Amino acid sequence: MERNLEVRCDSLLPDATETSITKVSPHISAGVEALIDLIDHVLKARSGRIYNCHRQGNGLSFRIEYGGSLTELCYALEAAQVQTISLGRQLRIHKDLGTADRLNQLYSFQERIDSHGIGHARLATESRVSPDRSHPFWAYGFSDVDVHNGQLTNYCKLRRRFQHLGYRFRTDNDSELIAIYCRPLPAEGIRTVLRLRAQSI
Ligand SMILES: NC(=O)CC[C@H](N)C(=O)O
Repeated sequence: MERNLEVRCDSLLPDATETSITKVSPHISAGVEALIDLIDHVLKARSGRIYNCHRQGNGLSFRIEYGGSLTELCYALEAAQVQTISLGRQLRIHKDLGTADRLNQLYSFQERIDSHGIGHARLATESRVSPDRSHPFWAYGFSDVDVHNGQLTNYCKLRRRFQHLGYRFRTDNDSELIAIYCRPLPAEGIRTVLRLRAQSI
């Protein structure tokens, strides 16, 4: 099954803020190659493969063939210090820091031929400003993502409860909890979110 995979790996791909993406330094090329090899290795071990790949801002964007568990693939990448930004058939997520103009330069959004695009600028309340703490959030392997305005005041309590149930959190941002919370109850959709809202007040 064909899927899109967007990843970041800060140890192999340094932030493009300092180095113009037009003049690719040998360091960045080596990082790109190493990251492609790593993902190729992880996929092949699970009967998957890479169709194509290109640099997208501070990350890499892949078209892959993979029919296994999405959660399992994300965990395997995480173990190799690779952060999965999105993995799916239609949705692509990009997370980064900067103004709309700078991100457009980095990711060439204007050149995209997609049906819809949504941008979100975060005003941080709960955790520090970094690409991985940007919205939207999603739980590995689940098909919906969440964007949230507000503050979950009982975040720590709910987070501990979910961790006891075996769920893994990737950040310390309260909004990630919504993605994890909705995950086991996809059919309930909005009702689940309303219940969460009621509990947070
Ligand atoms: N501005 C907001 O609504 C913040 C949302 C969320 N608490 C965050 O810190 O990302």
